[in-house]
Formats: sequence, C-alpha cells, structure tokens
Amino acid sequence: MEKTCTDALPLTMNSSEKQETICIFGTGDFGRSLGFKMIQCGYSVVFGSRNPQMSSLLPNGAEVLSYSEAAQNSDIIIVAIHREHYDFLTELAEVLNGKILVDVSNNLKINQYPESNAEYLAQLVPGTRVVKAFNTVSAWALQSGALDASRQVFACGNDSKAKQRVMDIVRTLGLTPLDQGSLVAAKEIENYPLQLFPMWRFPIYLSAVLCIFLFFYCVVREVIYPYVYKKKDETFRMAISIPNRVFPIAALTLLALVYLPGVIAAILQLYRGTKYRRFPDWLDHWMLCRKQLGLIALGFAFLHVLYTLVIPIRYYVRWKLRNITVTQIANKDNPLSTSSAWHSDSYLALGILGFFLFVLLGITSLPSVSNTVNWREFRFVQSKLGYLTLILCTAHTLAYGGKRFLSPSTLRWCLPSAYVLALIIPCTMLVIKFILIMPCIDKTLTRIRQGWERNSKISSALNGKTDI
Ligand SMILES: Cc1cc2nc3c(=O)[nH]c(=O)nc-3n(C[C@H](O)[C@H](O)[C@H](O)COP(=O)(O)OP(=O)(O)OC[C@H]3O[C@@H](n4cnc5c(N)ncnc54)[C@H](O)[C@@H]3O)c2cc1C
Ligand SMILES: NC(=O)C1=CN([C@@H]2O[C@H](COP(=O)(O)OP(=O)(O)OC[C@H]3O[C@@H](n4cnc5c(N)ncnc54)[C@H](OP(=O)(O)O)[C@@H]3O)[C@@H](O)[C@H]2O)C=CC1
Ligand code: HEM
Ligand SMILES: [Fe+3]
Repeated sequence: MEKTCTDALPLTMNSSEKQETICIFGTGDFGRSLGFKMIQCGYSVVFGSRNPQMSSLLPNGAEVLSYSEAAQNSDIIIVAIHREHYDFLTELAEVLNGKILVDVSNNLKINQYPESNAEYLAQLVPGTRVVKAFNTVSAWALQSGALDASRQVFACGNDSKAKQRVMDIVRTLGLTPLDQGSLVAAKEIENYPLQLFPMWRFPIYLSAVLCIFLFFYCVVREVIYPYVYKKKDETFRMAISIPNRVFPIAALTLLALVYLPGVIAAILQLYRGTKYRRFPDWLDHWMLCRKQLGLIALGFAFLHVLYTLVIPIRYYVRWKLRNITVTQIANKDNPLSTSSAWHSDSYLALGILGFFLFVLLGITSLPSVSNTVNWREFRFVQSKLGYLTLILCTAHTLAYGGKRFLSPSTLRWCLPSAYVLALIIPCTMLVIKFILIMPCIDKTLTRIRQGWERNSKISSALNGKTDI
C-alpha cells in the first residue's frame, strides 16, 4: 500500500527511510506551499532563491541556497517561477543537464503564448527532461489542505521515466495524478485552470433565456391582460404565482432537452445506417452538457416545490378561500365533487413521484455515487428512470391542466395558458421515443449500435465525413 501523506503532522522519518531530496526553484507562494506539503510528507526540500539570506516564511526544515547550489542537491527540480522569469535558467544549463524539471506554471489567459510554458522551458534548457504537473493545484489548497476541488494533477512529459517519478511524488502528497501523455498535452493542461465552468455556459444561458421569456409571457397573460380588460391590479402575481409557473415549466422543458439529443442521435444513426460517423458538433456539445442541463432542471423543480408549499399560506389564497366559504354558506349545499378531488390529488401525486425520481437522478450524478455503480447501472438509472421521470412530470402537467387544455376561454390575446408551452417539447419527444422503441425500429437501432452497417461499401467511402 503506497504511503501517502494526507494532512498528517510532520512525519518523523529516521534517516534510513529519508525520502529523496527535492529542489524547488522560487520561494514564492506556490514554492513555499509545495515545500511545506513535501516536508510534511517526509521529503527533504532545498529551495533555490535569488536572495537566500532574505527568504522568509519558509517551512522549517527546508534549506535555501542560490539556484545553482540548490540544483546540485537533487535530480528533480520544481520550477515554481512565472514563465516570464525563466530566462536565467539558460545560464544554469550545465548544472541542470539531465535533470527532471517540473513545470508548474499557469498563464493569465487561455493560449497566451504560441507554445506551452513547459515546451518553452524544454526549449530554454534542452538537456533537461521537462514534466508538466501541479499547475491545477492552488497554493492555498496545498497549504490549507482543502484539496477537494483540485486533488487531480494532470501530468505530461516526453520522458516516461521522469513522468513516472513525478507522478509518484504526486501520489505521495495524497493527490491523484492523471497521465495526459507527451509534452504536447501541456498547452491543454495549462488552459484547464483558466476555464470557467466550460460545460455550464450553454445550459446556464439557455435556462436564463427560457426563464426570462416565460416570465414575460406570464406577465402579459396574468398582469397586463387583466389590467387592460378589467382594470384589475394583479401585479402581486409576479412574486409567487408567476415564478411558480416559470420554474416548473423551465424544469420540464430542460428535462425534455436532456433526453432530446439522445432521440436525435438515434434518428441520425437510423438514417445513416451506421453508428460509425461522428455526430455533428452541435449535437456532440449538447450531449456533453446533458448533466448540467439536468441538474439545472432539478434546481428549478426544487424551487417549484418550495413555491408550491407556500400556496396555502398566501394572503391571496386565504382571501379566496374565505370568499368561497362565505358563498358556500350562502347557498348551502355544495356536494363534494369526487372527480375534482381525483383530478387535484392525481396531479399532485404525479408531481411528487416525478420529483422523487428527479432527485434520484441528481443523487446518482454525484461522483461519489456514480463511481460506485457500473456503466450499465448508471445508464439504467439515468436513461430508463430518467425517461420515467419525464413521463411522470409531463403527466403531472397534463393532469394539472385537465380540461382547460387549449379551451378558448383560457386564451388571452390568443396566448394559451403557460403550462401548454411546457408540454410542447416533452410530448413531442415522448411520441418520437415511443416510435423508436417499437420492436421493428428498436431492433434495427440495436443492431446499428452493435456495429452493423446498412451498406458497409457506401459507408466506408463516406467514412470520416462528419456532418449530415
Ligand atoms: C438530475 C439529472 C442528473 C444527470 N446527471 C448526469 C450525469 O451525471 N452524467 C450523464 O452523463 N448524464 C446525466 N444526466 C443526463 C441524462 O440522464 C443522461 O445523459 C442519460 O444517459 C441520457 O440517456 P439517453 O437515453 O437520452 O441517452 P444515452 O443513453 O446517452 O444514449 C444517447 C444516444 O447515444 C447513442 N448510444 C447509446 N448507447 C449506445 C451504444 N451502446 N452504442 C452506440 N451508440 C449508443 C444512441 O444514439 C443513443 O440514442 C442527468 C440528468 C438529470 C435530469
Ligand atoms: N500561486 C498558486 O496558487 C499557483 C501558482 N502556480 C505557478 O507557480 C509559479 C509560481 O507562482 P507563485 O509562487 O504564486 O509566484 P510568486 O510570484 O509568489 O513567486 C515566484 C517566485 O519566483 C522567483 N523568481 C525567480 N526569478 C524571478 C524574477 N525575475 N522575478 C520575480 N520572481 C522571480 C521568486 O523567488 P525568489 O525571490 O526566492 O527567487 C518568486 O518568489 C507560477 O508559474 C505560477 O503560475 C501554479 C499553480 C498554483
Ligand atoms: C413534490 C412535487 C410536486 C408538487 C407537490 C407539485 C405541485 C404542483 C401544483 C400545486 C401546481 C399548480 C400550481 C399553481 O396552480 O400555482 C403545479 C403545477 C405545475 N407543476 Fe408541479 N408539483 C410537483 C413537482 C413537479 C415537477 C417535478 C415538475 C416538472 C419537472 C412540475 C411541473 C409543473 C408544471 C409545468 C406545472 C404547471 C405550471 C403552470 O403553468 O402553472 N411539478 N405543480
Ligand atoms: Fe503568487
């Protein structure tokens, strides 16, 4: 079992077990934090610095020398210096010859330089073996131990032995090394910490546009229309009842958009008669951000449930109930309508069941949970239960609308009730999916997915073409 150091107290190592000496160039934030962590894990650390006497705040137990003296103490040198200050390393070429240089640098902008910092370092001191690593770990996380977000260390390098040595150090520090191949991958690794939720951008924009559109649609129907025709001020609806239309409709629409690409992908494969041609980029990207779409949809569903919980305590609802009670007393008999009881209880029950499965989908997408299930189990939950969630939530909305569906009395300026908008994508989707799972079609699709091709001659000629 490999020894790794999590956040243990400095280990007292007897001399025989002393681990190798690591040299760190630069006594700045990152150099100091990495040195501190390394000493904690039993390494001996020698810092290289421009002013060894002046360096303060260094972890105790560390030695600090000039760069060239420090380099002679180890064959692994971690260059904790900004790329802009690499030039002086050419003067150390002789003492660095044959050593492993670990480039930990990041840039301020994506693709700031034509080549990666690691490749630039390899050009500056060609006699060394450069490995890229540690740039995705923050100095603060190293120091505070809060490594949850950045426990993964992407590593790459042309010399596999050197890369292995560095990855062993990563493991000893309790981090997770991910081998990304040769030094060519350094550019991507350097861009990685600069991206800001790359997979969330499209889903967030789409959700924002959807919510804004739905909000104004409901304001037109439920605030402006009554004001124009009945001079009634219903602006208070913008606080609870309109958001409690916007959020559930957005939740249902986004949930349908999670499963729509799978349907489009299936239709594409049937149309092409093969699974061996790439999906168009827009479909690829859509497929890749389904998780984010699904989680945003779940967030909206939660909001909808919270807004629904407060319905009975709303002043407006209590005022309405009081009025109904008064009229009921006035005209005495008002027998229970079992059909209305059935109607309201059934749509609520469908909503609760749909929401339960929705939450289950969200839980299985937590890495700690999805890592414990195999691919088939994951797909069963995400795909099969996902569709069941969609069916239940669509049925909940249909039942909620009941007989009002598109009845002329609900149209306002020809605009149907908002919930009708929620039904467009899910119902279309479910109808197409229903057709796709017809045995005759499903059998062909399954064969295609198992590698059968309608006409391998034509498709081999077409192979590699990307779009339709
Ligand atoms: C709350 C929530 C959380 C979610 N979390 C995640 C998550 O963590 N990770 C995630 O990936 N998704 C997540 N999703 C999105 C969604 O549940 C999954 O992507 C789900 O797998 C989609 O199922 P599908 O049947 O539409 O598509 P898939 O099962 O992915 O299939 C899509 C298409 O891929 C092709 N295909 C599928 N299987 C094969 C095969 N064996 N051979 C060839 N082609 C094939 C077919 O064309 C198929 O139509 C989440 C959704 C929600 C609502
Ligand atoms: N800070 C962080 O969280 C992370 C930083 N990194 C990377 O680590 C490297 C160091 O970052 P960080 O420690 O924050 O930077 P700092 O500016 O805090 O420290 C850089 C160190 O480089 C040394 N250095 C050598 N030559 C020069 C020079 N000409 N001008 C200035 N400094 C020089 C200095 O050490 P001395 O004075 O002893 O010579 C200085 O302390 C960078 O490449 C950064 O991208 C990567 C991941 C996270
Ligand atoms: C605990 C679970 C749920 C309960 C108790 C519930 C309850 C309700 C209630 C009471 C309404 C009527 C709201 C009103 O008249 O103001 C409603 C409407 C609606 N619900 Fe739910 N719901 C649940 C879950 C869901 C989920 C998971 C979805 C979709 C993903 C959803 C989608 C909708 C939609 C689209 C409407 C119509 C909104 C409108 O146009 O007014 N609901 N729900
Ligand atoms: Fe810094």
